[in-house]
Amino acid sequence: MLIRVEDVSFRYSRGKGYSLKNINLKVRRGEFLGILGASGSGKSTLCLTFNGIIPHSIKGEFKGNVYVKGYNTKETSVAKLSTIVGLVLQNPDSQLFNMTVEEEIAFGLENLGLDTEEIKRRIRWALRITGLEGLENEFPPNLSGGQKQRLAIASVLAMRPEVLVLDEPTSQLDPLGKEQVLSLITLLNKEQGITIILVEHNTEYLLSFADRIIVLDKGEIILEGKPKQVFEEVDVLRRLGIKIPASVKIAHELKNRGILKEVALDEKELVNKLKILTKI
Ligand SMILES: Nc1ncnc2c1ncn2[C@@H]1O[C@H](COP(=O)(O)OP(=O)(O)OP(=O)(O)O)[C@@H](O)[C@H]1O
Repeated sequence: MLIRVEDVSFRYSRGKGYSLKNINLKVRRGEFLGILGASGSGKSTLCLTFNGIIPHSIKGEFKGNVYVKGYNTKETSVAKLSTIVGLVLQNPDSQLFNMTVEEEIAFGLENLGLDTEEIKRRIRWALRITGLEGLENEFPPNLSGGQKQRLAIASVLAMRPEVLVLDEPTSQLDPLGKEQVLSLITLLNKEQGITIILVEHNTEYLLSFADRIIVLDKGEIILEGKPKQVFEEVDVLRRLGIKIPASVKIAHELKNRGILKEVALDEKELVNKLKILTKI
């Protein structure tokens, strides 16, 4: 097990109550875990426990344990944990500080004690995998939103983490930027085998690509399972204001009208069921 969260509760120093309550969670190597929940449900707080920012840099009352590859995060530095767990935040502008794309990617590597050849290799790899080749000398603020977020991902990837935790990485991007970043995340998981933990409001995407989804409500995990199982709980998701994918809505409507016997949850399955039904 790559990450184990055991009975974790957390209250910010200035928090009114607990932002996380008795969280238990295991993340397998290579898994793609989606996190859903209404605003304020604790998604970002949970993400910050995976690389030790909570409890090391953000103080509060922390109970329970998080283990990353067996390291207890309470006893391991954020610097060490960051070589295993890479964190990408919502706003790419807050993560880019350097004068060129290449310097941005090199920045985190310089403290790892790597030789120059290895640094160059990693930079080339990160540029290629994120589709930023040719932009090495660009000034990061001049990039498009999608390119900036891919650069933020490239600089984290260059550290060669085993897990990438992404907290709403597409929420500030235009439709093209969103698509570029989501395709990159799929590629990193399916082709590079990187474990992904993703907070994302695009439920269609999670339904297609996540292996498992957890839903947070007021700091607690209230639903957990394969995407299909989680999206069966339409009423719970609606109550939390979580967007129901179109295929799920259509399938439920067809079931309510007696046209389908059971709900099909993704588009492919829905189309197949309708094909059989209409004998197309
Ligand atoms: N620095 C802080 N100090 C005190 N309370 C905080 C702090 N950061 C977050 N909280 C509180 O913790 C709870 C969980 O917040 P968190 O940001 O983790 O939720 P979220 O699900 O990520 O929300 P969003 O989707 O809006 O980002 C909220 O009640 C929030 O007000």
